[in-house]
Formats: sequence, structure tokens, C-alpha cells
Amino acid sequence: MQAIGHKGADQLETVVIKCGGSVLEDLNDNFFNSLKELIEDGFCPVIVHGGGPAINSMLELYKIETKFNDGLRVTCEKTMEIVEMVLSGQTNRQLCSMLTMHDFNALGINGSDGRCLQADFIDKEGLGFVGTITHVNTDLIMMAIHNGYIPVITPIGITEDGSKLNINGDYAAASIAKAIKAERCAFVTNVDGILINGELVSEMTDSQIESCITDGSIYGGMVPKVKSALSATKAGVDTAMIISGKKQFYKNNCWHGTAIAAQEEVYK
Ligand SMILES: Nc1ncnc2c1ncn2[C@@H]1O[C@H](COP(=O)(O)OP(=O)(O)O)[C@@H](O)[C@H]1O
Ligand SMILES: CC(=O)N[C@@H](CCC(=O)OP(=O)(O)O)C(=O)O
Repeated sequence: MQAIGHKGADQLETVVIKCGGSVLEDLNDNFFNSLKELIEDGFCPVIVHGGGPAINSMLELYKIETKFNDGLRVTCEKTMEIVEMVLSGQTNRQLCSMLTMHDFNALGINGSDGRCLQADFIDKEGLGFVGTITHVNTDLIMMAIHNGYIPVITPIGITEDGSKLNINGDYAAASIAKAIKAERCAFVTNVDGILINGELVSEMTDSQIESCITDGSIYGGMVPKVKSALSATKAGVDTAMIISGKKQFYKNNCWHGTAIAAQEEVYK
């Protein structure tokens, strides 16, 4: 595949696609066909992946307790080693292989490579080796895109003094989308979008999201997704979407799933 969607440095339209661990094993042709259509329409995808369930399985194998605090994995030094082993050594490799099998040019990047995802501890005492991204070095990502590769980024950050930190994949995707000024940030997961009372909602604004979090109709792993989606749109990313990795999420120039907007006005 040649220089995907390359229209010149000033006109690159990038789309960040976060693939959640909940759906990585179930990605099918619908996902890869959507990716193909996006590229045919001139978009350059940047993939960020999760892998929470695979980390849980490996921790179980090593008989290490899994603990979450506010949706973030409490990560001691040993857990961090396993997080990196699984995300970078296993999940990233599997996703790159799947992409290669479907004729995409995938380039795996551990977020700490080239100090791509610069990070700081959130709460060293309470959470351990868990980070928040302080700066995204976009050079490596843009270099890959300009050379016709799809960057496939593992959400591992690096501190100034070289410590590796575990970053929630949703937050990493939003930070990357903001830094590269992506057109869109799409969160691929195991549901069709945001469901309220079992019904798919096509659009949601920040105030609607806030009340759904408060009344419990948005909960668990969907919370960091909608918060990341909102922070991306508030920082200038055109649209954020929650979409399914099992269905064709992009077809004939249309996206399918839930679109999230920072303000009501966007849809007026
Ligand atoms: N309102 C909602 N609509 C759809 N899914 C929701 C909602 N609230 C919570 N969820 C849950 O969020 C899950 C997706 O989050 P998560 O399991 O963390 O996915 P991923 O691994 O893809 O990041 C869904 O499978 C569902 O159980
Ligand atoms: C700090 C933190 O919680 N990091 C996540 C990183 C993986 C992830 O985000 O995976 P999903 O997208 O599948 O949830 C974790 O350790 O599970």
C-alpha cells in the first residue's frame, strides 16, 4: 500500500481510532473494510489500542491481584512489567499482524519509543505507575504517516527520568488526537455506541453525558471513553465517536455510532 491518504503535509486529515481491549479479539472484516474506506476517502488513520482483559488474564496467571481505582489500574512495579509485556509484546503485535494480513502498512510504536507519550505520575502513592500524558511528541507519528504507515500505538508513557507509566488507552487516544489535530477521534468498542435504556443514541452533548453519568446510565468503561471524547472535542477535534468494532462503522462517507459534541450548538 502506497503513502496512504497522503495529500501533502498541510492537508493531512488524520483520524485517531482507539481499539478497546473488549473487542480486539473480535475485530472482523467490517472493521478492516471501514479502515479501507477511510483511507480511500483520504483519511490517515492512527490507531491506539487498549488491552485491559489480556492484562487481567496475564496477572491472573502470575497470581497478581487486579485492582482498579476510578477506572484506572493500580499498577505496582511488577504489574507495570506485565502491562508492558502484554500491551507492547502481545496486543500490539497481534493487531499489527492482523492489519498486515489485511494489506495495511502497520507500524507498531510503544508510546515510550522516541519519548512519544511524555507522562507524569497521577498519584504515585495511590495508583503506582499510572500516568497522565503531559506532552505528545508528534514527530514519530507524523513520520510514520508521511511514509505511508499506520502508527499502532501502545498507551505506555515515559517520564522525564525514564520511568514507564501505564496510561488508560482512551485518555491516550484523546491526547494524541489533540496533539496531531485529528479530524476525528473514534473509540471502537464492543457495543454499537452509547445505549440509553437499550436504545442506540446517535448524538450526545456534554450536558446530556454529564446527567447520564450522574444517573448511572453511562457507567464503567464507558465513562473514560465519553470523558476522553469530550476533552478531544473541547480541544478542537471536530467530532468524537463511540463505535462498534464488529460492525462497519464507516461506509459511503458516513460514520455509524454515537457522535459526541462539546456543545449543543454543534447540532443546531
Ligand atoms: N450507556 C452505555 N452504553 C453502552 N455501553 C455502556 C454504557 N455504559 C457502560 N457501558 C459499558 O461500557 C463497555 C465498554 O467499555 P470497556 O469494556 O472499557 O471497553 P473497551 O475495552 O473497548 O475500552 C460496554 O461493553 C458496556 O458494558
Ligand atoms: C491505567 C490503566 O488503567 N491502563 C489500562 C491500559 C489498557 C487499556 O486502557 O485497555 P482498555 O482500552 O481495554 O480498557 C489498563 O491497565 O487496563
